[in-house]
Amino acid sequence: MKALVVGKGRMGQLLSAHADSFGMHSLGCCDVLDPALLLDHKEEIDVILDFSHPDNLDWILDEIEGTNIALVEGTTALSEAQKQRLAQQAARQPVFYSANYSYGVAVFQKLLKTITPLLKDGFDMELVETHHNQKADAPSGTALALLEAMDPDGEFERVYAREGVVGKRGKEIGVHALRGGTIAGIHEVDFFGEDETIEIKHTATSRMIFVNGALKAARFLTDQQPGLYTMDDLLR
Ligand SMILES: NC(=O)C1=CN([C@@H]2O[C@H](COP(=O)(O)OP(=O)(O)OC[C@H]3O[C@@H](n4cnc5c(N)ncnc54)[C@H](OP(=O)(O)O)[C@@H]3O)[C@@H](O)[C@H]2O)C=CC1
Ligand SMILES: O=C(O)C1=N[C@H](C(=O)O)C[C@H](O)C1
Repeated sequence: MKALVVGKGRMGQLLSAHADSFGMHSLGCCDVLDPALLLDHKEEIDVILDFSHPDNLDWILDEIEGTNIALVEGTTALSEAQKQRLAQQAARQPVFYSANYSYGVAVFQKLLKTITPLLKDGFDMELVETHHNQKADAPSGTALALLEAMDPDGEFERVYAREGVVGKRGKEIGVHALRGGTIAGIHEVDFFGEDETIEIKHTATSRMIFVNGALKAARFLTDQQPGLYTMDDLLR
């Protein structure tokens, strides 16, 4: 099974280096500014893993149109139009999308879907995410996915950080992004009630949890029909 990685950064290099431990041969890393690997090897690529920048996605989707190449998409801060295009492409070839390929975060998301309906009326909800000082986007893609799990119908206003005389808390979910050092990713959701607090926190101590999850998703796609797959499909 031959894989091509889009993105030559922290994730791209790790994915390419560890592909063989999932029975894949990596052809290497490329991007829209250096497209030779994709253009030269299109006939032999089974799967593309994209962990780069939203500016690469339209190019990737144009190039895989009409081929049998599966796509594992991991880049965050995609536009709504790009997410729709991913879903459309999934009608023609297998596509996997997740803002976070860690198993623990997939379980965290499921847990929030279960407990938020029980807490949302009596508890104030706040979300804090922390990442390394090189991260380009805020809030993180994971934070946005956790918000979606907590409040799929947009019942609560999203309040991004607070400053000034903001007044009493309303029907809102506060969202806060901390940046510093080499933190691989921390996501915490707090439910503040009267005289009690529930805190749920996931800490990534290494990027390998994302790498292993994404490579597992790539291997999973090889046996799949066209469709849009998510981490729910990998939960045991
Ligand atoms: N789904 C998941 O589980 C995870 C997702 N991610 C996401 O993966 C993505 C990459 O993360 P990471 O590897 O840490 O980032 P890096 O900054 O290390 O790498 C980003 C890559 O994208 C390229 N790039 C940057 N800007 C552009 C642009 N405008 N057009 C084309 N290419 C560009 C960079 O090239 P150059 O260096 O030349 O600028 C580099 O190759 C992010 O969106 C991140 O949020 C990260 C971890 C886990
Ligand atoms: O950029 C990162 O580093 C990460 N990005 C993803 C996100 O935006 O949620 C996943 C993980 O938290 C690391």
